[in-house]
Amino acid sequence: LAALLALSGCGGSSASSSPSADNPYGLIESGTIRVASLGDSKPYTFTDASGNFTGFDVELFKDVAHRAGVDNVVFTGQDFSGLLAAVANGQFDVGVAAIGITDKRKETVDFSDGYLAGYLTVITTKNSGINDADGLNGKRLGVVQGTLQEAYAVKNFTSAQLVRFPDNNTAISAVNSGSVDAHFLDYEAAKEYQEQFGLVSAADIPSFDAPAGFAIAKDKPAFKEALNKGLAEAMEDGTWKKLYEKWFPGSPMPEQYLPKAEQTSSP
Ligand SMILES: NC(=O)CC[C@H](NC[C@@]1(O)OC[C@@H](O)[C@@H](O)[C@@H]1O)C(=O)O
Repeated sequence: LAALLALSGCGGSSASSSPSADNPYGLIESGTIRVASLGDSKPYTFTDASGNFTGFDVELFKDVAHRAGVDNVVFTGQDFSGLLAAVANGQFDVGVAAIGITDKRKETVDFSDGYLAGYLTVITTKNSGINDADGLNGKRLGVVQGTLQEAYAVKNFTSAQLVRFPDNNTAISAVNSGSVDAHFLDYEAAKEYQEQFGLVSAADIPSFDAPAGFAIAKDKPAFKEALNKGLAEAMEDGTWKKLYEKWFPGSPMPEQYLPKAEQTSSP
């Protein structure tokens, strides 16, 4: 009966599956990867006009999943604050959303190798008078709950009044309506919102010590290994570079993810 239930895909709750011979990656449903992602972090992960998930992280993950032998990849939008817990408790097989790898987060989930290192950016309206981090003193600063931006702001922007939002869209609406003075988000997403709403950048904080990785539940070594192998292949054959140029045109290209032959020998 259990086999029939498993085959029918309605094998009861979505408790995370443990790896087995016919499901080596321990997927909720063998042959399908269920991904928790975000709809409003363009160009990393976002939903296009037809509601399909796309962006750098989405396309890179689908390429890596293909190399791991899985082409049925289903994306679902989540609030960032609940995303890692949803992966840890087996509601999703993986989290893909420019998620920085940190020791704190490794208490909840495991991560693939890093695949993108960049900046955290404060954006604001043109006439806000906020031109750098010090300009945030006494101001209302938006952060998305659970992000590195929140953790960084709590520690470093102690004179700003933090306002927590579930996602970037609500935070940007608050900037545009004047209910917060600035928002703190990822560099490339900030660029998109600057173009869309005529906002300006006030500060770029490097986050190279927390490169983005694919978040998976712990104790899935075969899944983690397959993702890392696929990532390494995608970097070595230039797929990573092609996607980076497609989604982040004009941005400085971090060297560590390029084909070995294109990496200038480190000093
Ligand atoms: N999608 C989100 O809102 C994630 C926000 C935030 N991203 C940080 C980050 O992973 O973004 C991609 C790269 O720039 C990484 O260096 C950076 O730590 C975080 O992990 O908390």
